[in-house]
Amino acid sequence: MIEATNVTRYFGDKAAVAGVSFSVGKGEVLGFLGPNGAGKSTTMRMITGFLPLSGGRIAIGGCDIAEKPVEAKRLFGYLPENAPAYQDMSVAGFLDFSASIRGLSGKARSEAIARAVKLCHLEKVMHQSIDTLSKGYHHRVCFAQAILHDPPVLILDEPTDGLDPNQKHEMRELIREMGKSKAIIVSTHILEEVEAICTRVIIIDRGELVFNGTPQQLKEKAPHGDRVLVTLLQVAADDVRAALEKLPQVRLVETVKQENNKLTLAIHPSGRADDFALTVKRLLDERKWEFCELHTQSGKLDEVFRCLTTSDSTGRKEGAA
Ligand SMILES: Nc1ncnc2c1ncn2[C@@H]1O[C@H](COP(=O)(O)OP(=O)(O)OP(=O)(O)O)[C@@H](O)[C@H]1O
Repeated sequence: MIEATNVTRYFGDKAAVAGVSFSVGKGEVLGFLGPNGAGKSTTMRMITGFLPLSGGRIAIGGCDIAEKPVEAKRLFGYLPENAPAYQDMSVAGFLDFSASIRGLSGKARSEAIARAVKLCHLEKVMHQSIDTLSKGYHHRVCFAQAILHDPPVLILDEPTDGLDPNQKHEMRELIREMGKSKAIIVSTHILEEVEAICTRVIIIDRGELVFNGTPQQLKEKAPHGDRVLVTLLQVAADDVRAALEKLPQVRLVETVKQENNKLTLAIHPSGRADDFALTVKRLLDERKWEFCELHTQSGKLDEVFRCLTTSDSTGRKEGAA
């Protein structure tokens, strides 16, 4: 549904986005990540047709955003960062106005509003003026506005920014649910959000694509990867380490801590290690080595993010007014 090919944008002689290509299909929620100044907003603004491309092509549902902007814009709903809404309007009035701009009238308009209100749980605040809403409700009103015309594509810029944990949870549920039947791009800084809602993730750094894969593939790139941590009591450290190192799946055994007759080891398997903790436990049981803790620790997304991205942008928008 979204096809970005070699997308490039220069500001002066500086490439803010340099030859980025990716696609998003129906049923996918694509997490769009990158450090400050990496080029996320610039890319989002090009996808939504607010900023012309210096090079490359963006097509939404087959419509080129530069050649057929009206057709392409009909196919997506956009929730910008700090989404604006008319503050002095009531929620009902704002949604009615937004639906009319989308060209909806009569029964189609009332049905579209009812559907968006239901999905975003806005029933209670329909007659409240927008400037009196909590941030969470304000966000939901803007989200409802973005889905009024039931577009097959959603573009969401930091959709949970500033929401409290309950509101975040609700918004993520909504995105996950919609992701089953739509193509969604979510730009976010929050790595736990990627695990919670995204089926795929791309990372850009200094305008270039540095990762495109599933959240699991991203985690597998963590410098530590999955590992088993075990704390043993009153054991001879060298014997335990030697026995563990002989296990066929073991790549590395590290001593994390050794004090007061307690020894904590990190055991790194080679490749994926679904039953690896069980293999380690069997060995400890066989040797009758007592332990008080044994658990698997997954690779951490933030570790991979730090490894893949190196931007030290000041966030200054050079040349900007
Ligand atoms: N209008 C502009 N004029 C000049 N440079 C710009 C303009 N807009 C963005 N830039 C530059 O392009 C680069 C990418 O900026 P962009 O806002 O796309 O990053 P971002 O990944 O969205 O960052 P953040 O997470 O901080 O919002 C930055 O170096 C920025 O200074």
